[in-house]
Amino acid sequence: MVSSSIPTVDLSPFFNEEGDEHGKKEAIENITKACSEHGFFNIMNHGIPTDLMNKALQLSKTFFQYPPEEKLKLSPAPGDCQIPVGYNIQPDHSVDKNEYFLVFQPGSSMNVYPENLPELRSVIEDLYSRFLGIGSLLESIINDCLGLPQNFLKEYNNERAWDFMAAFRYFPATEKEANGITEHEDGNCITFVFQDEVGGLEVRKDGEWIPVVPVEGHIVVNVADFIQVLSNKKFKSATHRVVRTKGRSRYSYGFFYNLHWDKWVEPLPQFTTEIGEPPKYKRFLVKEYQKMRMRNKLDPPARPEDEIGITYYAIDT
Ligand SMILES: O=C(O)CCC(=O)C(=O)O
Ligand SMILES: [Fe+2]
Repeated sequence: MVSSSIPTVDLSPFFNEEGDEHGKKEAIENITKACSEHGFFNIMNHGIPTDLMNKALQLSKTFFQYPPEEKLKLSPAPGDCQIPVGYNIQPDHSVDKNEYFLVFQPGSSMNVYPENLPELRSVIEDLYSRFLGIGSLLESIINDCLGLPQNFLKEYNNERAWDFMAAFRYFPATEKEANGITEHEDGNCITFVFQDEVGGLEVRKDGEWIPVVPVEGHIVVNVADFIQVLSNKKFKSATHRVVRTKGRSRYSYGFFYNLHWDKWVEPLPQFTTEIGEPPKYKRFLVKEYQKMRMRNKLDPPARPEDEIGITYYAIDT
């Protein structure tokens, strides 16, 4: 039987000042299972106020309703830099049908914000700092789920400059066409998404598409490529997509907890030499991978299957 959504994990034990070791252990077990089976789970009681998330969705609606020429003022100049910061709309020939607004950490010189909507900036900056907290918490939980030495991931992933957050708007489906984001895996460490009530996010598990049913206040978490590589595929960077709904735009936000571009990534000895398993990936530099992925987005190949993903570094075993 196909389950109707992804598992949900209660994070309240990690915020309990009295200490709730039993609750933490249970959450760690649930997350370990979710990361190996679905690669996706919802978190509740994560400490980010629902009002703030709703406010961010509301403000992004206001922004995306601006006329195209207003939004395009916040687009990166063509050829200027290959980083799609600010406002971006998928090129006409892309199979993806969405527009998005991307920022790096507050204070980054790359960021641009609409001057006539100052609240968007303050709300995004507030959310961003909260997502940094949740990112670091989930990273430490995943560190424990994988049985790595204490603080291993924290010390390895010690530079926050390449995390980013994006507001998305998916256009309503047409009679002929409903693809919002074509199936893909995320090219970072851990992704966090909150979405409005429209739905459309789907995760592939055992060949079936499972809908990620929106629940107010929940945040969707998914393991992305770098965790899959480090764990030599013990944890899964699941394939997912967004399918558009007829008659309504869908709004969501994603926060992408990443690695610094100068880091090297390869399967850790704990999941290879120490247990007699061959590595499933070659060693690679984050920068090289990110540049290829960015090219996928800015100048999409004619055939979506030609987009470069983590299998580019896979070792045939
Ligand atoms: O909008 C969403 O729900 C997910 C977006 C997504 O998969 C991505 O940006 O990588
Ligand atoms: Fe994604």
